[in-house]
Amino acid sequence: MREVRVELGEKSYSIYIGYGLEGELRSFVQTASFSKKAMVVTDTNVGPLYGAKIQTILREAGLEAAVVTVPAGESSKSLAVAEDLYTKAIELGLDRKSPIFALGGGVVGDLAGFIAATYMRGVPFVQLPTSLLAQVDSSVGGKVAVNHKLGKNLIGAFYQPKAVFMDLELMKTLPKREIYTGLGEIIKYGIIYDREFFAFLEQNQQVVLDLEPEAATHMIARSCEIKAAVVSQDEQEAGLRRILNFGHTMAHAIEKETGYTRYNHGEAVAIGIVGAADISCQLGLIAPADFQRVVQLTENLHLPTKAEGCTVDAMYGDIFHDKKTVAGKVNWVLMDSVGSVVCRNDVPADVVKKAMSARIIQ
Ligand SMILES: NC(=O)c1ccc[n+]([C@@H]2O[C@H](COP(=O)([O-])OP(=O)(O)OC[C@H]3O[C@@H](n4cnc5c(N)ncnc54)[C@H](O)[C@@H]3O)[C@@H](O)[C@H]2O)c1
Ligand SMILES: O=C(O)C(=O)C[C@@H](O)[C@H](O)[C@H](O)COP(=O)(O)O
Ligand SMILES: [Zn+2]
Repeated sequence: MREVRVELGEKSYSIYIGYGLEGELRSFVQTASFSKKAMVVTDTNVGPLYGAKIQTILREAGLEAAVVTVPAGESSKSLAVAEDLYTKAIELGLDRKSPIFALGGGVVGDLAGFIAATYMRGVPFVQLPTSLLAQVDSSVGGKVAVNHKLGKNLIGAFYQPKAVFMDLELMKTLPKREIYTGLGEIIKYGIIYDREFFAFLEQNQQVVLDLEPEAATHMIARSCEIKAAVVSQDEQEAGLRRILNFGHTMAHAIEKETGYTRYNHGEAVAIGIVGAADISCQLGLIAPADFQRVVQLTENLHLPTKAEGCTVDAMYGDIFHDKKTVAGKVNWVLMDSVGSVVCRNDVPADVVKKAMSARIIQ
């Protein structure tokens, strides 16, 4: 079992990474000062697989936990579904010390975290991430949100979990496409922070795609270490944390333009990563050979590099709703080598549009 710490003073917490974490979860709950009643939020795919097992572990640890299921998919990250969960929490009699557990992928994590942050102005929150993407990214760092019809994650908060339990056993039921999706965010960490990690992904493609235990443990732990290091320095994205948003300016536009259904988040991020690398190359920040490395790794990890169903004009309009856009200027996170990024808010429109055009299937 590996443990990674997110250091945030009184809000610090541990991420536990390993195969089979029932004992760790039980001991954590037994020593936490929670009320007896709890809610486990899950989705229609994960609930039937793992809901009863988690409920049993929590019961053994002294909690009376109700499992509440939302429809699987991005559409559950909405104020309408959030309202149903508030109703459920009230009906269950949850109080200020009642923990909310997120058992699922990033959709469930972002949604349940948003409920935990706002129900009674904040109740304890525990992440039990079950997708690769949720284990390497969304369950760590405290960004919780729902979507608005005008844009992704526009209603949310920074609200840290009390602990994160990443059981790699759960990856065994994850569809292949969701493994590739998680790899979209994993490539990001190599590009923004760690060129050796990027090279590891290049050199170990098959064991990476197969989630072979040693490779999977390394990928998940290294991703969490990088995310924890960034978040510990800049919890609320005043500066440094923007690097975790590499590739997301175009990704969020693609998700919105395709109705949040055509592409998974990690697939849209993969396309956005290639787009941001293209802008970096056009501006002379990286060499064409580095741009090619990014394209090649993305393709080799079975991720898309172009989107269908989008237009340059619509995508260009969307980027002005990006949370990194301030006073009408888009803060682009761009590469200046493999392993390091810079922020630029003066990228000419023609450069952006050229990069967008290259990412669209006409
Ligand atoms: N808060 C953050 O920092 C952050 C970071 C990255 C992404 N996100 C958000 O996360 C969401 C994407 O997360 P995701 O890719 O996990 O999507 P998801 O939650 O929709 O999960 C993907 C699919 O896999 C299924 N699934 C999950 N675990 C499974 C398992 N163990 N076995 C079988 N099926 C399983 C789910 O039911 C779903 O159908 C997006 O909304 C994105 O915006 C948030
Ligand atoms: O943790 C962060 O910070 C991130 O930006 C991680 C992203 O992978 C994630 O998709 C996040 O939800 C995007 O946040 P947003 O602020 O751009 O909505
Ligand atoms: Zn993301």
